[in-house]
Order: sequence, then structure tokens, then C-alpha cells
Amino acid sequence: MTVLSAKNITMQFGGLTAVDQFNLELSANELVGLIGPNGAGKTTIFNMLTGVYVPTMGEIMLNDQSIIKKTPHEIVKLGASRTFQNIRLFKDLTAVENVKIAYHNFIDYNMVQGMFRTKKFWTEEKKAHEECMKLLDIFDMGEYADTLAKNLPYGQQRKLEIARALASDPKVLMLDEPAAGMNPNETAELMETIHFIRNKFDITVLLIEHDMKLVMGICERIIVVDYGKTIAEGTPDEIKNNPDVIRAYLGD
Ligand SMILES: Nc1ncnc2c1ncn2[C@@H]1O[C@H](COP(=O)(O)OP(=O)(O)OP(=O)(O)O)[C@@H](O)[C@H]1O
Repeated sequence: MTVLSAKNITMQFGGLTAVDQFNLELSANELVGLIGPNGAGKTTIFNMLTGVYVPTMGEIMLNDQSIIKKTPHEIVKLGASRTFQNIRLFKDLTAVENVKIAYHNFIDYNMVQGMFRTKKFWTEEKKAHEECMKLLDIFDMGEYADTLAKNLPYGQQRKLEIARALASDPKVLMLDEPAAGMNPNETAELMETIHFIRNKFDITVLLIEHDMKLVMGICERIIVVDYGKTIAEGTPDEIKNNPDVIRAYLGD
């Protein structure tokens, strides 16, 4: 079953075509890598899929519903969440508060209940706290729950971003270079965790990553873009030996 699809999406910035008629079909529970050299258009594709940019042309469907012109917030509510290449946490909130903000989008009480601190409010608050702590525990971050985001080590901040993206209960999770700046051990551990959460939450994961080896290790399918176009698509083995991919990465 297709959960997210893009048809001929194109993004032009003035005279520059950053993404040119890109197509995508993500099935339920797939773990797919989106790779390509610097400036290939990967982040622009993510920005279109998540409502940050409205494509110049093309259609995007999330669970059979068009999400063209929907806001990023609406798209999160419809089931697709993401992380950013540059960490975007609320630096002066604690780890668990960061996760709770995303979780609260889905919480079942209204403003009046919140203002007057009704019993339902407290019941839901307790549940929110427990669910958010469970998410932190998945990333081995329980001990950092009350640490301000800005005081977390860098690798933990990256993990917290993913935990926060999961708190909105997505069907599709898009990760923009989740291991950027991590050391090899942290990276290996994160890749295992991404595999684990895909299975545990039964979600589809689309992952941008620079490190080819790393993507090859966990993705079942890889899409390679260069100059805004798909130049190859296939299993890690197919991609590894594709002459167009080798040329794009190594140059002529
Ligand atoms: N807001 C923008 N305005 C103008 N040009 C842009 C904008 N965003 C991206 N571009 C250009 O679009 C092209 C694709 O950029 P994009 O950031 O999507 O590539 P990328 O594959 O994510 O690169 P990297 O791996 O370096 O992050 C680049 O030429 C970039 O300079």
C-alpha cells in the first residue's frame, strides 16, 4: 500500500530548477534512502513533501489525500513528520518538554480543561508524560529527561529530534541527515535504532544521508538524485554498482 507519493514534483528558485519532475512512491513500512551529492536537491524534496515549500508543479499524496498547499503543521497532523539537517529543538526546554510539545498536538483535552486544570487535564498530562518518557527510553535518553536541550551532548540532541518527531504518531517519518556530526559509534547505534523504530511503530522511513555506506547498511531501497533528477533507484547492491551513481559521486 502506498502511503506517500509524489508525481512530477518540481521546484524552481528563480532561474534554478532545484528539483525537476521528481517521482516517489513509499509503501507502508519501507525504509528508503534518498542520497545524492551536495546540492542535488534532497532537502528541497523533503521541504516539498513536508509543506515547507509549495512545488512549482506536481502532486503529492499522503494516504490518498493531496497535501499540496497544506501547511507543515497540517501535514504533521495528517501523519508525516520530519527532522531537520540543522537541529531545531527548543533549546531552553528540557528533553521531555521538547517531546511533549509534539505530543500535545494529539492530546485529548480542550483549552478550557487546560485552563481550569480539570481531572481530565491531569489524567491526560500524566499519560503524556509517561508516553514521552517511553519515547526517550527507546533512545536511551531517560536519564536526560530533565536536562535542558541546549545542555545535551550533540548526539543526544539529534536523537531527541527523532523522539520528538515520533511523538506526533506519524505514519511516515522523514529524517534529514540524522547522523550528521555523529561519531562512527553513535552513527552505528543510531542506524540500529532507526531500524528498530521502523518495526516497533510500523512506520515508513525516508532518510537523507550523505554517508553511502551507512545508507547501504539499513535501507531496503535507495533513490539517488543528482541535479534535481532521479538518476538511479534500487536495492543497495544495485545502487553500489550503478555506473551513473559512481559517476555522480566521484565525478568523471
Ligand atoms: N531557498 C532556496 N533558494 C534558492 N536556491 C535554493 C534554495 N534552497 C535550495 N536551493 C538550491 O537548490 C539546489 C538543491 O539544494 P538542496 O539543499 O535541496 O540540495 P541537497 O541535496 O539537500 O544538498 P546538501 O546535501 O548539500 O544538503 C542547490 O543548488 C541549492 O543551492
